[in-house]
Amino acid sequence: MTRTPVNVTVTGAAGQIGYALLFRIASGQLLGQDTPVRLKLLEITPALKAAEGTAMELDDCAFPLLSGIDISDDPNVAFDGASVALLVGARPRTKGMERGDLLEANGGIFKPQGQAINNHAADDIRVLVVGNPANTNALIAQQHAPDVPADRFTAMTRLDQNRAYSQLAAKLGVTVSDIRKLVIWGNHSATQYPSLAHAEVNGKNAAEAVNDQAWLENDFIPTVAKRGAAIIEARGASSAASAANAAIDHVYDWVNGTAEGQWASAGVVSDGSYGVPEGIISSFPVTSTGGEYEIVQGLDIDEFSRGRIDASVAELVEERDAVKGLGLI
Ligand SMILES: NC(=O)C1=CN([C@@H]2O[C@H](COP(=O)(O)OP(=O)(O)OC[C@H]3O[C@@H](n4cnc5c(N)ncnc54)[C@H](O)[C@@H]3O)[C@@H](O)[C@H]2O)C=CC1
Ligand SMILES: O=C([O-])CC(=O)C(=O)O
Repeated sequence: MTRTPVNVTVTGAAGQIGYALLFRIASGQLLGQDTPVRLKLLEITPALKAAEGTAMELDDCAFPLLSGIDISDDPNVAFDGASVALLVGARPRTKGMERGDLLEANGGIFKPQGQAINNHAADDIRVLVVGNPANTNALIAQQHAPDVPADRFTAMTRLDQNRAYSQLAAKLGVTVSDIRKLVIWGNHSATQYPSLAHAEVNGKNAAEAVNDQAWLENDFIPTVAKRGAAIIEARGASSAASAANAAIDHVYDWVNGTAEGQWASAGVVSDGSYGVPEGIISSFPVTSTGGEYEIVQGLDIDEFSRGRIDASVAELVEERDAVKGLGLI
């Protein structure tokens, strides 16, 4: 192994997703088994000690691919030389907080992080925003990084996609590896649209294989869209290991390419495809080759899908207008 280590920045490193994510990155699952990594952890000052504890455990794993760990509470330091940035740390909604308050609090996090990425990250920086509201936080960061190509900023809807795979496999009594091209459109929120329209199960159209519109509308879509809340209800804490797993899937596919015949789902900057307003960060079916996610083009959108996509995109437009109104972009 002769390659120079790749700098990977993780924000919110002392949180629960951070704890599920860092060990997998250090073991080589993010970038591949021939790529050494240097971890750069960003936390708020009061959580630095906890981040140091996690770093001690990372040391104790003696991962051959882990070339070092830096910890900082300064975004300018944490993003310095970063080629991959996983923006996990965010301000959760607390009691009595309005949507506008949440967007404003997160603007205070993602604006300076976007600026720090702009000024200090490596030229090949790729950013995945996990922290909620993920699509709009990604938009805020992207808008404050004018020197970075816009398509390097993405938001995570891969967990939603993985949840959809699992639900469809259970319904049809197949395994997830029998399924392809099952994707999420729109926002990482309850308005998201998990679509069977182009999905295939053992080579056949998934919607036809299911042949049950009532299940699709009343069961599948709400189960996938509200899975985050169901996990919180069951576990008393939001999804962490599955979120970390999806972040690994998202970046691995981005860097190494999606498998032949497979589509991923990712929140990417819209180029106006499928009537999604340009500049919005919305989930689309994507493929990756040569380290770039591209929106799958030329799909027929049926009437039901059109309505669902439009509704979720309308929510994204509202969020964009709200952060614009707050002077965050
Ligand atoms: N996109 C998706 O599919 C999913 C997104 N999420 C979101 O991911 C985020 C993180 O979740 P958890 O790890 O469970 O939360 P957590 O509360 O356990 O950890 C968040 C960490 O972020 C840190 N943090 C806060 N502000 C920061 C800043 N300015 N810079 C660096 N670090 C900062 C906190 O100190 C804390 O350690 C939440 O916003 C959650 O809603 C969670 C699951 C799925
Ligand atoms: O719902 C939440 O708070 C966490 C989340 O985004 C998810 O699990 O999809």
